[in-house]
Amino acid sequence: MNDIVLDIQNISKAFQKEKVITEASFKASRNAVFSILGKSGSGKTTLLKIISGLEQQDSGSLFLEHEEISAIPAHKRNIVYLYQDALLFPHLDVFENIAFGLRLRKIPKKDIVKQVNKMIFDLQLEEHSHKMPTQLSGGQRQRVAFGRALIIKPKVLLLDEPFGALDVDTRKQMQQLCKQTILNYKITTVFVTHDLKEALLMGDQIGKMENGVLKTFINQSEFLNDPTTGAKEEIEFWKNIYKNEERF
Ligand SMILES: Nc1ncnc2c1ncn2[C@@H]1O[C@H](COP(=O)(O)OP(=O)(O)OP(=O)(O)O)[C@@H](O)[C@H]1O
Repeated sequence: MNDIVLDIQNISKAFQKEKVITEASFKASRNAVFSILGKSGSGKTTLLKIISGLEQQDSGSLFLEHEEISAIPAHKRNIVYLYQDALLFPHLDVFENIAFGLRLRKIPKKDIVKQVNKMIFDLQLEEHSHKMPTQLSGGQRQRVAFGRALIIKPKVLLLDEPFGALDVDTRKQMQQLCKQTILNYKITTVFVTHDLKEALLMGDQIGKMENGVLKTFINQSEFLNDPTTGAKEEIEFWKNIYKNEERF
């Protein structure tokens, strides 16, 4: 049976007169990644902000483990929202940035050291654990932000185009590492991207957002075979590009 952690029902939102989201609904299963694919301006970020509590919907309901959370403030939802330029604490090194949430929760020091070192190992940051944020590359900073979010084991992790600023190779490495770490730590995740391949690679479940309307699919094959997604054409396009590359 599908164990639903996050149940989004008929969420609508307008800014002044601009309707940004129209009756969006989806269900995210436990320990799975739900990808939302959509062009720039389609309303993806607004939807994540509503789920995290940074924005309020005009209508519709949000259930987290069957509890309606619309009236619960962002910091009490146990949902972490991570965006592309996730900020690290500039005065703390990598270890302390990742440890921060555990220190706030007054976890015993010995356990903090153990858990943070494991996270640093899992995210391949061992060589960098005593560096300050300004001494890190974009991909390394993104991994620290990711570790800081995961270590407190949120009920839901919201990832908003987290790899958007990275070069192609780093992006590929991060996709794999991120997917593997989410699986290992068993975190229910909503992943937003404008990149079709990334949405398919990261997502166990998938939805497509267009002009504020979210269409969801039972599985990847339903998504791929639906003529309205344009997925088949885009995959054919990439296949042809790769075929042409092989000729050179
Ligand atoms: N606080 C706000 N006030 C007014 N309009 C807003 C506000 N936030 C977002 N919008 C508008 O809502 C629409 C959707 O924006 P949103 O950031 O949700 O899109 P997106 O799909 O995440 O795009 P991108 O991938 O470019 O970030 C845009 O037209 C944007 O201008």
